[in-house]
Amino acid sequence: MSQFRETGLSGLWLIEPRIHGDERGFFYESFHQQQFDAAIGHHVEFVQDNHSRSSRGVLRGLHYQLPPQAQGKLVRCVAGEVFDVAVDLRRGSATFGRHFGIVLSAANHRQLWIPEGFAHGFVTLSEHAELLYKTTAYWSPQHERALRWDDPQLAIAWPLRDGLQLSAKDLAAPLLADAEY
Ligand SMILES: Cc1cn([C@H]2C[C@H](O)[C@@H](COP(=O)(O)OP(=O)(O)O[C@H]3O[C@@H](C)C(=O)[C@@H](O)[C@H]3O)O2)c(=O)[nH]c1=O
Repeated sequence: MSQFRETGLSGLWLIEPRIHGDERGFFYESFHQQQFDAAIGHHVEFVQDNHSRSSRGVLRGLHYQLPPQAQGKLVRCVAGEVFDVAVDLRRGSATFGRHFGIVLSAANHRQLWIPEGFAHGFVTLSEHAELLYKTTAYWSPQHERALRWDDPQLAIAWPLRDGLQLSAKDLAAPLLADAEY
């Protein structure tokens, strides 16, 4: 059974699955609806699965969707290594504007449950990395928003800052002070 660990931001969970290794390799349950719902305290329905591949220095984020298309995301890295970040954008939250960052890798099998109301992003630390994530709402370009990865107000300690590669959209993203959320 997976361990669900608190992150200091309510509703945001770090999940450490139980890995069954043997001479053939490993096996683990990457998602178990009943255990997941019980651990986070309510039922969650996922509607979309995403897979992205990035090279070293690629930074994607920080991304979120506005209600009613806000997305919860269950994120894991299945090849390579990324530094993954979730930023609390929930109005009225005691931890609004604060973030949690952690290395997710194919080797550590960690997952991050990022509920609705958070922005999400990551930087690729290995030569290549592949991320899989489930979302609770479909992609909706009209509701999609981005936040500046290097907003001083967020003060995210990205472990890689030089030679980053970002999309044009992410380069043009607003600071939190100017963002709609
Ligand atoms: C997000 C998304 C993109 N696309 C398309 C649009 C575009 O042509 C191409 C690449 O899109 P993007 O540049 O937005 O991809 P990317 O920068 O990887 O966007 C993702 O970043 C991470 C951090 C997240 O948290 C995700 O929710 C998502 O926002 O894929 C879809 O078809 N479905 C989707 O759900």
